[in-house]
Amino acid sequence: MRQMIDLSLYLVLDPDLCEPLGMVETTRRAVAGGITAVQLRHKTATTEEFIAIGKELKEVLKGTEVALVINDNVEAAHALQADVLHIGQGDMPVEEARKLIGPEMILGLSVERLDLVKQVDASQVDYIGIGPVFATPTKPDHKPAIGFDGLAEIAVASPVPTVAIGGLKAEHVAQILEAGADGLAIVSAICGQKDVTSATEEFSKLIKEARS
Ligand SMILES: Cc1ncc(COP(=O)(O)OP(=O)(O)O)c(N)n1
Ligand SMILES: Cc1nc(C(=O)O)sc1CCOP(=O)(O)O
Ligand SMILES: [Mg+2]
Repeated sequence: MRQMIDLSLYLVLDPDLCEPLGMVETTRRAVAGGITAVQLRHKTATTEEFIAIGKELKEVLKGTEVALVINDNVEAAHALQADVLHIGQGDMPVEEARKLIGPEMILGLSVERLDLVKQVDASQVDYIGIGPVFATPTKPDHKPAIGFDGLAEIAVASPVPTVAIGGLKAEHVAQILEAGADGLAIVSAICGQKDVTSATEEFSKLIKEARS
């Protein structure tokens, strides 16, 4: 039985946006602010680089409940014994990813359209990332934005927990949770902010308020 992670406040790292602090120090400060998961997303790193940064992130996360997610790179996820591998529709078939990571690791899958959520196999996939909710310069190759209504349609049809992504800011927290998502995945509203901890705390506070 896999141990599901808390998707509430899911930081997705970006090496450029995290400058000048860097991804490791950004994560340390975001952990202090209340993130529940952190994804190492680095579109140009080699597997060796992924593993080296992943090891540093594991040190930061030691003794916390914050889950380590590896984006795209199965080999690094395996080597790091990460909590989670996240893949997109074009990365590799879900069955292949599951075979490579084994039965224990959590597997996240990106879902951008309603027809795709109907194909999600809950015996293989543990959560879905739904987006982009809004257009975002952080991922220039993103699919068309789906808005709150598109998010709600996919979230209600999902057989597994969901995290919303794409253009999300603190002002969107209540509507994202009302739409049925279990959490928010954030890049630029935390990475590169002047005060990473307080930006994270703001999301954390609003999530708690919206759920109370
Ligand atoms: C939580 C979460 N949701 C969606 C994505 C996007 O994944 P993908 O479509 O594979 O695109 P890349 O991030 O790999 O460029 C994600 N990374 N995380
Ligand atoms: C990594 C990623 N995936 C997306 C998707 O829609 O699948 S949008 C995105 C980037 C989100 O960045 P920001 O919080 O800065 O808008
Ligand atoms: Mg991917």
